[in-house]
Amino acid sequence: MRPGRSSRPRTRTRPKHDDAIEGFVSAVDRGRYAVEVDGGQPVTAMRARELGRKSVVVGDRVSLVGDTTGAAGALARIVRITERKSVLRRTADDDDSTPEGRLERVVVANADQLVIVSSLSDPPPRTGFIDRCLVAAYDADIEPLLCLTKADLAGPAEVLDYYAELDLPHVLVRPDSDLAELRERLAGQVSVMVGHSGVGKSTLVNRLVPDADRAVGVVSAIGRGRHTSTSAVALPLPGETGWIIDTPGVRSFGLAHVSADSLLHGFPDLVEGTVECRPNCEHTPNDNDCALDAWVMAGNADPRRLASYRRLLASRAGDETENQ
Ligand SMILES: Nc1nc2c(ncn2[C@@H]2O[C@H](COP(=O)(O)OP(=O)(O)OP(=O)(O)O)[C@@H](O)[C@H]2O)c(=O)[nH]1
Ligand SMILES: [Zn+2]
Repeated sequence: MRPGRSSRPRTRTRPKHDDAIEGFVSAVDRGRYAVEVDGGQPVTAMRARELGRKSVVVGDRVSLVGDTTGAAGALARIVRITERKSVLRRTADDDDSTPEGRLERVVVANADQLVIVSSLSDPPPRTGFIDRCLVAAYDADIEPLLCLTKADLAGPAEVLDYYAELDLPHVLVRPDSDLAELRERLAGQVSVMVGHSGVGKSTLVNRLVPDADRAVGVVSAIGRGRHTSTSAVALPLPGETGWIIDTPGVRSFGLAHVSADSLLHGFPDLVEGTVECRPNCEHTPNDNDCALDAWVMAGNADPRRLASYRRLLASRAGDETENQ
C-alpha cells in the first residue's frame, strides 16, 4: 500500500471545466451573449480568454462557467464552443467600411432549416434573392423552406412553377391562415428566417412568437448601450417546440466560398452528369465542354434543372440588379 500515490487529488486528472453547464446562445450584442440554459433563467456571458479568436454566434451550443444563475448583474464565461453542425455566413458586402466587415462572417450556427420568407405581392417575389438563399442553404446542408406570404393578394402559381424542378417545400401564409402547417414544420427545429424588408417577416414572427418583441427587448438589455447591433436573435417557439432565428440585420448570405461542385449537393440528378467534365469545370454556360449540356440533351435530366443550377451558380456572385 503506497498511500502517497492514491491520495493524489483527483482534480488533477479531471478535464478542465468539468463543472461547466451547457447552453444555447440566443443573442449576441457587443461582447455580451445571452445564453439559454435548461430550466434556468437566461444567462448573460462573455467569452473566456481561452477561446482565442474563435467567434461565438447565435445558435452556438456552449459550455459556461462562473456565475450561471442568470441573476441581475451576474456574468458567466463561455469556455467551450461545441462543434457546429452548420454555419450560415453573412454576405461580405454588408459592411465594407472596415477590414473585418469585408470578410464573410458566420452569423448563425447549427440551424436545421432556412425559412425563406417572400411575399407574393407588394413587394413581388424576388427570385434572385430566393436563389441566393437556396445556395446558402444547400451549401450549409440546411433544409430550405419557402414561406410565401400575402397569399391573399396574389397566387403562388408563377413562383412555384419557377421552382417546380427543385424539390422545394413551401407554405402559404395569409392574414387569416392558422399557421398550423408552418408550426408543424418548425417544431423541434432551429429555423432561420430570412426575407427582404416589407415581405411580412416581422408580422409572421410576431404571430409565431407572441412575445417576440419582449424577447428582443431582453436581448438588447444584455448589450452595454441603448442601441442594439444584433444581426440575429433566437426566439423560443411557444411550448419549447423549437427556435426561430430572426435575422434583422442580414441582407443576404455570403456565398463567395461556395464552389460549383458543392452547389451540386442540391442537384443529385445532375451530379452523375459531371463525371465526364474536365477537372475544374465550373459547369457554367461559358464552359464549352461542360458535360452537363450533353447529359441533359441525352434526356438524363430535365433542362430546367440545369437552368436552375446555372442560375444559382450565377447568383453566387450576387447579381445586385436581380436582387433589387
Ligand atoms: N395583405 C397582407 N399584408 C400583410 C401580410 N403580412 C404582412 N402584411 C403587411 O405587410 C407590411 C409589411 O409587414 P412587416 O411584417 O412589417 O414586414 P417585414 O418583412 O418585417 O419588413 P421590415 O419590418 O421592413 O423588415 C405590413 O403593412 C403588414 O401589415 C399578409 O399576409 N397579407
Ligand atoms: Zn461541367
